[in-house]
Amino acid sequence: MLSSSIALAHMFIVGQPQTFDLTLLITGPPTFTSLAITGDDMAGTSPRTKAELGCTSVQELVITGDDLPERYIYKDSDYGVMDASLPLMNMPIIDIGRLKSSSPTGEEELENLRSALSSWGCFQAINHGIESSFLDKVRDVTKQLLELPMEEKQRYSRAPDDIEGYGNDMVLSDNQTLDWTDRLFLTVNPEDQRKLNYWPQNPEVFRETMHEHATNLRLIAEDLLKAMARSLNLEENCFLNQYGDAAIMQLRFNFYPRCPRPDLVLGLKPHADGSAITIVLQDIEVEGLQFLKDDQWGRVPIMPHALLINVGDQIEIMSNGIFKSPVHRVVTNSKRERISLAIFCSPESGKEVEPVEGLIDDKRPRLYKKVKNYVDTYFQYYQQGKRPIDAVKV
Ligand SMILES: O=C(O)CCC(=O)C(=O)O
Ligand SMILES: [Fe+2]
Repeated sequence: MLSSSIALAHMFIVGQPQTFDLTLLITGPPTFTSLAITGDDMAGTSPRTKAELGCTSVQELVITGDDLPERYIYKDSDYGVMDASLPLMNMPIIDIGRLKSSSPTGEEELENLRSALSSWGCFQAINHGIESSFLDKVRDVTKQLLELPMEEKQRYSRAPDDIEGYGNDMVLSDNQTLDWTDRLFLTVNPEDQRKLNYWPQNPEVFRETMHEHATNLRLIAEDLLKAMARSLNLEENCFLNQYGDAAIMQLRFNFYPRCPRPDLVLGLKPHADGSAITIVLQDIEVEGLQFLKDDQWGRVPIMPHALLINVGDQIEIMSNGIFKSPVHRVVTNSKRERISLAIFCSPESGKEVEPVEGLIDDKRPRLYKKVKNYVDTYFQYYQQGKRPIDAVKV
C-alpha cells in the first residue's frame, strides 16, 4: 500500500526546507476512504463473514463464544513474550504542581522531567490539580458507556470511511493482525470539529463530563509543554508555538474484553503515539499497559489517581530526538476485562512541526524534517507495524 516512490512523488515543498505533508505519503486521496478497502468489501457482496473480515467487535466474539479467529493471533516472535508477569517498571513520578515553582524544588522537578522524558519518554503525573473524585467520575462514565449493550453502542458506529466513532480495530490490510479491543474515538478539540453524532448521550452526563475532562487536560498539556521547554533551557513557548492555539485533542475509550489466549493475542500492538503528548487514565484495577525500555518490556504499575503521560512522535521531532516517544503495547487478560481512556494532544492542523532551533548544533545536527499533518496518516503506518517517525528522519 505504501510505496516509497509514490511517497517521493508526492513530496511537496513549502518554502525551504521541504515540508513532509504526511497526508500525501499514501496512495490515493488523503483520507481513510482510500484505505478502508476491507470496509467497502464488507458492504458489498463478498461471501466472507464479518468475523473473517475482522469487523466483528471483540465484545461480540466473546459473547457469541466464537473460536478465536486467526486474525488476532501473533505467529511470529517480533512482539516479544506476551507475558503479563513481566517485571513492574520503576516509572518516573513527576509532581506537576512543583514544575511551575521557581524555587530550588521547582528546578529539581524540571530536571526530573528532563531526565524522565529523555530516558523513558513517559511518567506518572501526580499533584496535577484534578480532583480524584472527578477522575473517578470520568472512569465511571467511561465504564458505564463501554458496558452498555452492543446495540446501544452501535448507534455510534464508525462509518467505513471515518476514523471517529465506535468500532473494533480499524482494518487497513488483509494481513494485519488485529488488536483485541473495541473503542470509541472522538475529536474533542477544536470544539467546532466535534462530530456530535458519535458523542453518546447515554450515560446522560457523558458529554459534559468529557468536555470538562478535556478542558482540564488541555491546561495540563500546555503547562507541560512550557515546562519541557524550560527543562531544556529554551524559551518557554518554543514547543507551544508549534503546538498552536487550535491544537487537536482526541479521546480514545479503549475496551479490552477478556481474552481466552493472552499468550497469543495483544490488546494493542506495539506502537509509539503520533501525538505531541498522550495522557492516559488507566484502569484502576486491571494492569495491561507495558512499555519497552532498553529492549525489555515492563509493566506499568497502577497509580489510581495519577495520570500516565507519555510524549508522542511530534515531541520527539520538536525536541530533535532528546525526548523519546516510547514504544508501548497492551496485553490481554483471561480473567478480567480492562478499560482505559487515552487523550491524544496534537498540534493544530496544518501547523509545521520541526526540531526547535536551539536544539540543533554541530554536536547534534537536525535529525528530523519539517512535517505537517503528521497525525492524519499515522494509523496507516501503525497498522503495518511501521514507525511513522522513520519516514521523517533526515
Ligand atoms: O490502554 C492503555 O493503557 C494505553 C492505550 C494506548 O496506548 C493508546 O490508546 O494509544
Ligand atoms: Fe498509545
